[in-house]
Amino acid sequence: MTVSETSLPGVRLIEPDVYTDDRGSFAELWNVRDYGHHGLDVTFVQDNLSRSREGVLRGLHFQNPRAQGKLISVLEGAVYDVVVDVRAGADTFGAWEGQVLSAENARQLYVPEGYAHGFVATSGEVLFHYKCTDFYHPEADRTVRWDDPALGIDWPTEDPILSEKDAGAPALDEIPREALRFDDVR
Ligand SMILES: Cc1cn([C@H]2C[C@H](O)[C@@H](COP(=O)(O)OP(=O)(O)O[C@H]3O[C@H](C)C(=O)[C@H](O)[C@H]3O)O2)c(=O)[nH]c1=O
Repeated sequence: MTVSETSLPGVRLIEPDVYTDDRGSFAELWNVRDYGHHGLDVTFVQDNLSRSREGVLRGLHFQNPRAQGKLISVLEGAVYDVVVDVRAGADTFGAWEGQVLSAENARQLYVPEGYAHGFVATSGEVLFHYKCTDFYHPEADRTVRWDDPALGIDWPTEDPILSEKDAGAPALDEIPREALRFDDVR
């Protein structure tokens, strides 16, 4: 496996070893020993799986308090995955990183606590799996507008399919400062 840093601190792109033969392929999606050797010494407590049709955009979401780190894998289809640094005071506050993740390229993304996250399904039906370092706390669930002009995210779509919650999300500069302080992040 290879693990590479990105432009955002702690956000890592992972390329697991994929073993192919005439039956198909095999890959390990999580291994506490090997991922730990690459600095991903984290404990996951919840796995999520969402299914999205092409054009669906989910995000941008984060939890605070009870911020979640996420290990993302795309099991079917392809997405453009976006992470935004929402840690007040961070040098890269408001900076974003986009990655194409697909069943084909088998790439994973690790998103630490303190980042907003979202993706748009770009090809066919998408099965999106992610492991989380804390439980879902709906009262701590927060959203940032996917098309916040101040973020300038270069999404591959201009007219995504959104949930009501995401369609009404605030811009980053409309979110109270205290909601962007991640004091409980270990
Ligand atoms: C996130 C979550 C949701 N739910 C329930 C709550 C709703 O009844 C239903 C759909 O929730 P929501 O519309 O928030 O799902 P997504 O839009 O896929 O949210 C996710 O989208 C982006 C990509 C993320 O990175 C977040 O982890 C997560 O917020 O599932 C749960 O029961 N447990 C959970 O952990």
